[in-house]
Amino acid sequence: GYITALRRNIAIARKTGFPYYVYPIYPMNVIWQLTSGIWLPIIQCLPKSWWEGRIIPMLRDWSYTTNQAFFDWAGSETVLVVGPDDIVCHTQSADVISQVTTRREAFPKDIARYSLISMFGQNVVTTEGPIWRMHRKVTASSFNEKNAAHTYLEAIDQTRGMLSHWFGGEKRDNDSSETILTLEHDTMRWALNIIGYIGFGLRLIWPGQKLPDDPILAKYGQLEPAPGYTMSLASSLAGVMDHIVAILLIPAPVMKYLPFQFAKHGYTSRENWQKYMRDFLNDKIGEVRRGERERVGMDIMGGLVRSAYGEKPTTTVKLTDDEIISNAFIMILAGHETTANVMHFTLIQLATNPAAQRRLQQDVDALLGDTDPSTWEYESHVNALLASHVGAAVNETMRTMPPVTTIPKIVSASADQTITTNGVTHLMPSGLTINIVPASVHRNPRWWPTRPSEITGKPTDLEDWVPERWYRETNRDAATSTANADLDDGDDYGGFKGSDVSASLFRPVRGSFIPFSDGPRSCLGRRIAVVELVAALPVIFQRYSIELAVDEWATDDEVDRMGAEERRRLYAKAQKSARDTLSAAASIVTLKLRGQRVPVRLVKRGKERFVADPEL
Ligand code: HEM
Repeated sequence: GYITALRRNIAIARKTGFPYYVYPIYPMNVIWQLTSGIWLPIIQCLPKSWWEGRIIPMLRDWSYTTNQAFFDWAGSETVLVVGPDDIVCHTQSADVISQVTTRREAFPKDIARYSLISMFGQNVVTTEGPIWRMHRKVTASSFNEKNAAHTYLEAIDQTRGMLSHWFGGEKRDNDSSETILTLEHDTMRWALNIIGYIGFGLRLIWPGQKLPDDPILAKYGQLEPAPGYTMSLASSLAGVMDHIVAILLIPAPVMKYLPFQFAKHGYTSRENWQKYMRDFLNDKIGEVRRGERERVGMDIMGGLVRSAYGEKPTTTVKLTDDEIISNAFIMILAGHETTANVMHFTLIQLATNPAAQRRLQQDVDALLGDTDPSTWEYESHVNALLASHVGAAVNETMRTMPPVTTIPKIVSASADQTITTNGVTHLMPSGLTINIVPASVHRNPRWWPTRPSEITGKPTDLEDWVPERWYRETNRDAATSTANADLDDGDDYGGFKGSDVSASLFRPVRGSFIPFSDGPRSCLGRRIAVVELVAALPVIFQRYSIELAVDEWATDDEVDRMGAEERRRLYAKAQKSARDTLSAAASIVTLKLRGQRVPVRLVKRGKERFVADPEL
């Protein structure tokens, strides 16, 4: 069996004409994943030439942590990894990616690999074919410019909530916040509060804020468990996300009685979350039956419920209650984890790169001056912000740290397909998995203008976070790539139609910048996400700067006594530590620091201890 399976997979790989490497066990195999800690050190005792390069796909999160190494070693932008139990074609070629993402029927999503996020039922992310079109139809209509404008205002409000949380409410007059150890958590709450309100009409609050008067809204928004619950809605969702793998793998009745803290917490979180969602569904069904009008904002749950329970259902096949809840879950999940990641990492990168932070502040000052954020308007500001250093910083975070690190597709079950790259046509056998690797193509020097790194001295700066890159010339060689051809099928899949990147910034070749994927299955929320981010950053940087905290190396008094040179040396330690922490990020559903953190402080502009120094 083993040999036959391996032979069959090798034969499939050979047909493609791309280089392929054979492994005794497929790297994603559960047995390997669980025991790799034992084998890797043994393998590494063997002569380096035997394993170097080849071992990369066997490492966790290799696509993020090893940059170009695997593709460089294999000498190809598209490489197959073959085991007896699986075979995957990994690609960081913009040519291949643009063809795969735009030809939806030839290369559907590999939905078998989405079990983690279909645990509550089928939804718009995890389905394919006509069922997906139904889910997409029901969910896409609220992703319009009117709601993007609502999002802009809500993001401004929530960012103010986050700032006053950091400054401890009335202590607001301090020049500096305390050291913030909870940046990941806080940016997560920030993004959850935005999608909660804009997507679902739920007013979630920051500690110290007032609950809404409406008792139904108060139930979902409060920081304490609502009556009949043991957790708040926000903490039950956080608990589900923290234990998502265990929840998926261990049946609920078993999990309930396992004598471990994680099992208890995971089980309780799931129970609370499902109860909140069922209650919310029933509230909405009541609203729809009473014929109440749509609420402001996207009202995603209302839309889902109306499609199934309204007088005129919007689809021929009705969504089940489980599917409604699952879509609500996925919208809340997709709608906040990813955006929170980008916010979290952009703040850390700005603290780590003071010159970029100062340039962003200059742009914010030029665009918005001293005006009160409550007067800012979507229509007048959003495009200018996207074209400024604010947009460049957000793009650069999504380039270097794409929240979604792998995008799995499969060659259609009905027929073999072909793909053309570098003038060669390759056969892609039916059923073959194609793994698009955003983190790699985003750093592929063929598609991006590069310079020697000022940080590491490496020949390219593509691993570095350099927002100025977005002002560079488009790479001539890349501009002539076939990836630029018009590949769209002309069908309307709803959602935002424009580009994610401002026309006045560097325009990456199609397929080379894919934080939101591309084509019909690209992110429905991409406009909402960038709008949130470019609304939030100016609220912070108009009045504040962000600095890496240096408590690990020096006390505040010691810093006060330090001269400029000594402060620079101290800050360099914090910068190195921040960069090391970021480069060790790992992905479970999305890219995160997983237990590590980068402490920072917010300081009033003019009161900086470090980042105002032009030498930094
Ligand atoms: C920076 C933030 C975001 C990033 C990087 C991101 C990334 C992505 C990616 C890569 C996909 C394709 C996944 C795949 O093929 O498996 C996707 C799909 C999706 N995203 Fe996002 N996303 C973000 C924000 C959002 C927001 C704010 C929402 C909703 C409010 C959202 C809703 C969705 C939905 C519904 C899909 C599935 C679309 C479909 O298959 O038809 N995303 N996102």
